[in-house]
Amino acid sequence: MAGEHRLLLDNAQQLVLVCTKGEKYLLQAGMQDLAVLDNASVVIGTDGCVKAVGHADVIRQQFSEASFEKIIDCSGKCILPGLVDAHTHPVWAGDRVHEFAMKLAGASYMDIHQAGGGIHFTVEHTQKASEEELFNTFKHRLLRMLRTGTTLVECKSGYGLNLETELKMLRVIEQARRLLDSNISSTYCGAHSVPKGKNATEATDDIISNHLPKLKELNLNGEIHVNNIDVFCEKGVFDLNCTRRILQAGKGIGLQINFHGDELHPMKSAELGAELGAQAISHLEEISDEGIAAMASAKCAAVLLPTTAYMLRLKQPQARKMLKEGVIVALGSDFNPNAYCYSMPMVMHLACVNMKMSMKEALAAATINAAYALGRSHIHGSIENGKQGDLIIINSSRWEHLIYQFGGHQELIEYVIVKGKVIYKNEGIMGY
Ligand SMILES: N=CN[C@@H](CCC(=O)O)C(=O)O
Ligand SMILES: [Zn+2]
Repeated sequence: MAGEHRLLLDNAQQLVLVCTKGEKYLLQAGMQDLAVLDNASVVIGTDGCVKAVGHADVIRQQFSEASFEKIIDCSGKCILPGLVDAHTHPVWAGDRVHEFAMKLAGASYMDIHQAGGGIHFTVEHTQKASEEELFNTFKHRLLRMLRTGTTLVECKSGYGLNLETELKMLRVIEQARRLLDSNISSTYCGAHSVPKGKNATEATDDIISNHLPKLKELNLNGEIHVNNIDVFCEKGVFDLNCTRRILQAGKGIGLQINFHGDELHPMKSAELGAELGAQAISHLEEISDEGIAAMASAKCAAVLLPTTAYMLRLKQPQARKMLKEGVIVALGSDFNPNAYCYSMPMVMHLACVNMKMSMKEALAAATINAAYALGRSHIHGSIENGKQGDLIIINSSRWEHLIYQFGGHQELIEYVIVKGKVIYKNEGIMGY
């Protein structure tokens, strides 16, 4: 094939496609049967999309007349799709390292929250911070995520609670969407906590009457691009009725439902999400059997967050039962001041060890299924013709090392590529 192309990744030891038939998600059987090619190459076109994948000799022959802006010799290395982080809270100010010490000394998440710390602490600092300060710290966090292989990330507001600060956070997310290479799915999470001076019903009324109409206006005129609506559905935060009202109103202005449910207490959030047509529900440590069945039949993704259960010493979400019963299982880092981890390789490792997922299941959950949770699996989450050319190259001859080497991704990930452009190259230690 003649012509100019952006990138040739030549002769990888393993090329992990994840899927090959345009699947929008993988269930348990598909996850266990992940598509991997040996001695394979990928071509990315000048539009940033995948033009061809296949065995290295076939691609060489097919593109013998072609020219490439860049060629990377991937001999002895593995290529994987860019990782997808389906749940983060990355825009905030204020340091909560002291709360980690409190938790280690025995305080629970809700003890700290009810004493005015936790989300309240971050809200206070985020309300005071300038848009520029928030953008600069957010940018730094996104770049660190890119270096760990995350090329598509869900980013929530939710440390503003009042309209002014929620919009400030959403503008910061929008600025990053326009200026940086990370692909972003933006989530309005104004119902992350009940603001001081209001009860949950008053906060719900305010969101429905004031926040959502403004969001609709700004989305329509293109000032911001918000994709999802989120609520922290939890005992002592927003109950099932308030959650239902907010999510329905969000859906009414065209947002995908993607919310926090059944984390610390069984709330029947899963049943509610399935009923409302939610795209995804996160956490689910306390999901009921009925909730699992409802999510499976509604094709509502379960975004499991191994860092939270680990940090807060919660019971682990029932990943195995969900997989067995046909739920679409995805993963997220839950990066936030409570769970300070933005590394999806570490998240996958925790999912394998603590939630008993296999490495193939964990990778599918952190690629195609996480992309599905964000409604983006037609563009992201696998290496297939026509999809965006977002990939990582690791310096190992077996892809599983990305999960197996706990914390080793810093050295293993050699390249991160977005739309066929090298965004990060690990140059190693100076002089070696
Ligand atoms: N559970 C609610 N929200 C976050 C925690 C946010 C915070 O503590 O700042 C979570 O997903 O874990
Ligand atoms: Zn969260």
